[in-house]
Amino acid sequence: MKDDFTLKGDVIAALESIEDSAKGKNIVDAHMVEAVQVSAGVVDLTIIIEKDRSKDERFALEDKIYDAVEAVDGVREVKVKLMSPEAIKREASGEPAPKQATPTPAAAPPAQSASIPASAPIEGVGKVIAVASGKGGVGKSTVAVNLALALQKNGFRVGLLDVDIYGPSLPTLLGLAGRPAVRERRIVPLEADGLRVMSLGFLMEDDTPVIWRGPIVTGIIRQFLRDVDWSGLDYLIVDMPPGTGDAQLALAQTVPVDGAVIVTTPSDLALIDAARGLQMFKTLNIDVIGIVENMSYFVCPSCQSTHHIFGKETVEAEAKRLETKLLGGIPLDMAVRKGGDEGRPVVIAEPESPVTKAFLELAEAIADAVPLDAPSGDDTPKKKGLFSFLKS
Ligand SMILES: Nc1ncnc2c1ncn2[C@@H]1O[C@H](COP(=O)(O)OP(=O)(O)OP(=O)(O)O)[C@@H](O)[C@H]1O
Repeated sequence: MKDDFTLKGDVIAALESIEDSAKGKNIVDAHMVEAVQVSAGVVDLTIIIEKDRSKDERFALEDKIYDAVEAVDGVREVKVKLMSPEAIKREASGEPAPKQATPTPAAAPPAQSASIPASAPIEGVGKVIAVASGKGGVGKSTVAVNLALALQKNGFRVGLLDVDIYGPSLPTLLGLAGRPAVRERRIVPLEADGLRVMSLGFLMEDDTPVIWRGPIVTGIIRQFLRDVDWSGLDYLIVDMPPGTGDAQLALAQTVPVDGAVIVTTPSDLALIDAARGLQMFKTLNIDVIGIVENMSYFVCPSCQSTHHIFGKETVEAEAKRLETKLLGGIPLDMAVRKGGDEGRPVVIAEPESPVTKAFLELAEAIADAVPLDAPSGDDTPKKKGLFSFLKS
């Protein structure tokens, strides 16, 4: 293994290969490298970049730095901090930073919502609903798919966008494969059971998990929201990655989100993370419609008795404590798992089953909480309960 000193030399040599087009020099010669710290393969870089450079320029520079330094033999991890000359001076003099710092979703104080730029709605889409979870593996994607299908079953036009960058699972859950076409410079979503679907999974070469850096995540999500042809939808359901991070922030910055649904199981661990997720959406100024309790209970197929495997009434109590609603409970049911594995969601595969009924009720609660706007020209706002109206 290389010692820190040798590695530092190699890192600086790699930085010398990066050209800053505005200055016409490499970034070392252009005095843009403020600090290089190396410790046991972890490289911490502070790069100076003027405030007036565009976001795209910053992202491009950051990407080039990551690519070059990550390729250096012996580097395990790279952290890049871009700072303006003013911020460097301020830091050196010990002055506090001015108030509107870049928001960090996990720990951002409520006041930061003011620094999120205004976002424009997606043309042709009625409402955007994020399906999120604090913790992985609680059934968020399964709920997103079946919820979308349940909304559709009740007459709405629905799209499903998978931005789960850590493990896009919608292609598997829906049995969908293929590359989306591009028509008139717009990406055309694939279709499954009448849903329009877009997923990062359609664009990945294999199943290798990819660690995407913040700016890349933001870029992908923006493209999926802006460059995909979603026109003519009532609801766009967005399957978020678990946790609190760049994807949530990117979504909030790109389009107005009409509501977020948090999926959890009744276990204490999942609930702690669900509360964190809920808090993050509040920080991002996104209305949390409520919580979905997945794997809520299990009905024994032979004796028909109900078992609350992960706990009983815990989610309802937590929803109350967090001042939100329990939107519904989905039972733990083998048909749900089987449907997911086989690419035939339970709402389609077993339309009369109790679990499908639970998804239809959930869809009703969500459509009631986020009703569509009245068509333009009609001034009377649609009342809550539109779902019941469509069903009647
Ligand atoms: N109500 C349910 N009954 C039975 N199995 C379920 C239920 N909900 C989800 N599952 C199963 O649990 C597993 C995890 O579900 P899913 O992939 O939807 O979770 P997730 O929260 O989206 O995970 P990730 O962290 O990967 O995003 C899948 O095998 C799925 O079929």
